[in-house]
Amino acid sequence: MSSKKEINEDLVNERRKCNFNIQEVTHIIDGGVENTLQRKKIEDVALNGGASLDDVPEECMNLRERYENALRKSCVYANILRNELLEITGIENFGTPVIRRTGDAFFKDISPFMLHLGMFVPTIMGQCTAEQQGIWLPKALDMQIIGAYAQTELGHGTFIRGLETTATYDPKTKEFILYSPTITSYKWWAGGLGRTANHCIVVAQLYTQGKCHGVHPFIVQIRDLDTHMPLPGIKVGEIGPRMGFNTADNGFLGFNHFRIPRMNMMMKNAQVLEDGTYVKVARHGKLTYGTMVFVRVTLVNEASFNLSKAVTIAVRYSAVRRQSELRPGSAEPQILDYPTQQHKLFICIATAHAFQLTANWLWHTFTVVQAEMRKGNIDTLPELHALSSCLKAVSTSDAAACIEQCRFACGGHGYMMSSNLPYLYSFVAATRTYEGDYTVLLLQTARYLVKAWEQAEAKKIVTPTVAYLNRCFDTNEKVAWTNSPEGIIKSFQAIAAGKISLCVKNIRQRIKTGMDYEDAWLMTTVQLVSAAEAHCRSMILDTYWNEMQRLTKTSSDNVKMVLYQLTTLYLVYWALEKSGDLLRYTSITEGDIDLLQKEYEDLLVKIRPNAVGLVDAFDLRDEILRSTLGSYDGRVYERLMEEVQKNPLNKVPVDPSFQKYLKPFMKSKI
Ligand SMILES: CCCCCCCCCCCCCCCCCCC/C=C/C(=O)SCCNC(=O)CCNC(=O)[C@H](O)C(C)(C)COP(=O)(O)OP(=O)(O)OC[C@H]1O[C@@H](n2cnc3c(N)ncnc32)[C@H](O)[C@@H]1OP(=O)(O)O
Ligand SMILES: Cc1cc2nc3c(=O)[nH]c(=O)nc-3n(C[C@H](O)[C@H](O)[C@H](O)COP(=O)(O)OP(=O)(O)OC[C@H]3O[C@@H](n4cnc5c(N)ncnc54)[C@H](O)[C@@H]3O)c2cc1C
Repeated sequence: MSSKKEINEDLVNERRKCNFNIQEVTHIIDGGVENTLQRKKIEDVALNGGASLDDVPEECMNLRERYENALRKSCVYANILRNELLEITGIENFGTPVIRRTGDAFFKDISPFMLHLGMFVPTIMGQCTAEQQGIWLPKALDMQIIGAYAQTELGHGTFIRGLETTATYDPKTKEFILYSPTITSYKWWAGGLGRTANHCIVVAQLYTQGKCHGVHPFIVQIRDLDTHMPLPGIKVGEIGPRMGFNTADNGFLGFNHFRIPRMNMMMKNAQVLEDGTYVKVARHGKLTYGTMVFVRVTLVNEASFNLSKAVTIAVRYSAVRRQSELRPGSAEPQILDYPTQQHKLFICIATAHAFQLTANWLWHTFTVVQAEMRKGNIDTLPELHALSSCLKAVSTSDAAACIEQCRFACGGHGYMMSSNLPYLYSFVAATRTYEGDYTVLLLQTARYLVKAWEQAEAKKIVTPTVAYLNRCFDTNEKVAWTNSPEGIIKSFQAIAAGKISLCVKNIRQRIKTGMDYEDAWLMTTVQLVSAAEAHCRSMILDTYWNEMQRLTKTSSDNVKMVLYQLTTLYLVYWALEKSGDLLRYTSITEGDIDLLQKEYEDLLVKIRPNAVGLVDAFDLRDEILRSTLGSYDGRVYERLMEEVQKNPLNKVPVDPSFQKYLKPFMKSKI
């Protein structure tokens, strides 16, 4: 066991073994040297006071204490944010992922301000007119008002058109009347709504001049700004303990004929004039869903970041942990030396890279589409919706699975809250559901793919992300298998094309048997989800491979080599995972699959000496990792012991409940 200041010897050796320049890889992950410098500057400012650390671990507090503590820290952090960090990032970049990531040094669970910054402010930016932004945005950015995003109801989350809350325009008073007509119409789940927010965005069915115009967003004050009491006509509270997000005060909200001024309707995409006339401004009916698209795009980044945390913890721990003996009497190996452990972990490093590069590419696509829309061109929105839907679904789902694998890799200690792995898992598991459930979003992408297939069939040129359909369309034969990165990507495109083609065929056959289109679609949804997933995987593989090639063009040889090994590992891993599909849609043989397996195992051996270097390259400060198992110095056992001292149960040698229950119980007769 090392002394307090020392770095664990095994980690020292691992770092000595590493044969590439770690900083170079950090710059690639950050998207350039400038970004690394900016990130470090933000971290230095934000974490300067070390205000993040709790005397008692969050998990040892009761619900109320946890909330109060999270709110205390949120105020500390928000002060740093508005007083110092905004100056560094500029107001237009206040939502930078670095700020969000730095926040993790303060919160193991989640800040009650997260939804204010993550959805309330972006919705004002995206759904308000310039005049409305002038009113709300400065107050929101300065946090004079704190908001939530209340869309989901007790009865409906996925099906937004089915929401029941109504906003009925009254031209006499020039107000909207908000009403919750049923128990299922109560808003449910909104983060920050239960205890913290005094305002929220409410998505409601708009009625004017006796007609319903569908769901629209409204900005609503729900609490008095001085007393914080709910305003008359508002029923609001916390929904109760959940698997994670326990400090986010997710809330419920009901309206009893609650009135708001006409101008509180967010009017960028549609307006209600003073006399009650409804005017549609937007050229696309789904622009009111804009905040969700934005958050889906950012969630791919979240998936990568949280996974990079989990795998840093698990790889460092695996270098420190020794277990079993390979031969009788031999020294216990580091568990990282077991190929099965490498199999669990190296794919997680590669996945974090794949998602980071895909997230950067998606963000770029998002900004291009936004710029086009500002010019009045909405043609690229459907493709962005299809892309962001499937990438959000697959990245959050894979990240959750990988984080759970990191926990498995840490054995019993991984189950400790102090490892931070359970927190990471519960956070990312929620991302698979919120902002659009996994299956539901893949089915959105499937709609797009089926249409694209029909276009390809009609010999029309399809959009770039589905361009492979034009190429694959005429191929009746299986695609020729070649074992190369490009060959694997091409094969995945063939799988996606084959699956989409089959879906279209099955829908048409079902219609021929007398089904209507909706039923034929419904009966094909299992295959449609699989087709959308295949399409998404082909895109991630393609993006990861091509972006890594581009980004390492000027890198040193060893960096090129290790990143090539990692990218190849990812491609080969997925080829093996989907070998059934490859056998069906390409000319791959059993012998080829054996070769792939061998190549995969060889790659594990090659990557092994650089494993700790690769996770060090994520450059995650200990304050952000917040893990007894994953700190840079590898003092795993000391930290676990230190954490025990902080446990309130250990404050007294005999628990008072002994006298109360245990002693009388032991003395009682059977
Ligand atoms: C001190 C503080 C420290 C912290 C520091 C923080 C700093 C920075 C912050 C950054 C934070 C980043 C992280 C963010 C974390 C945020 C946490 C979020 C918590 C969760 C929030 C929520 O969950 S909010 C609620 C989300 N709800 C959903 O997502 C619902 C899902 N359902 C839907 O989206 C839709 O109902 C639907 C798409 C499934 C169906 O809609 P609808 O029935 O209307 O459509 P159709 O199926 O009929 O389709 C019609 C047609 O429209 C197309 N379409 C659908 N949606 C869109 C769209 N969005 N855009 C474009 N087009 C769309 C669809 O494809 C169809 O097209 P066709 O051509 O007809 O096929
Ligand atoms: C931690 C957390 C935070 C959240 N924060 C917010 C927030 O701040 N604001 C807010 O408004 N909401 C929030 N939500 C709500 C969230 O957006 C919804 O829970 C989510 O969109 C899923 O909707 P649902 O709960 O209605 O699930 P359901 O739609 O009821 O899904 C249940 C099951 O039915 C399936 N299903 C549903 N529809 C279909 C379909 N058409 N085809 C096939 N299968 C289908 C789904 O795949 C799923 O398996 C939050 C949720 C969580 C968990």
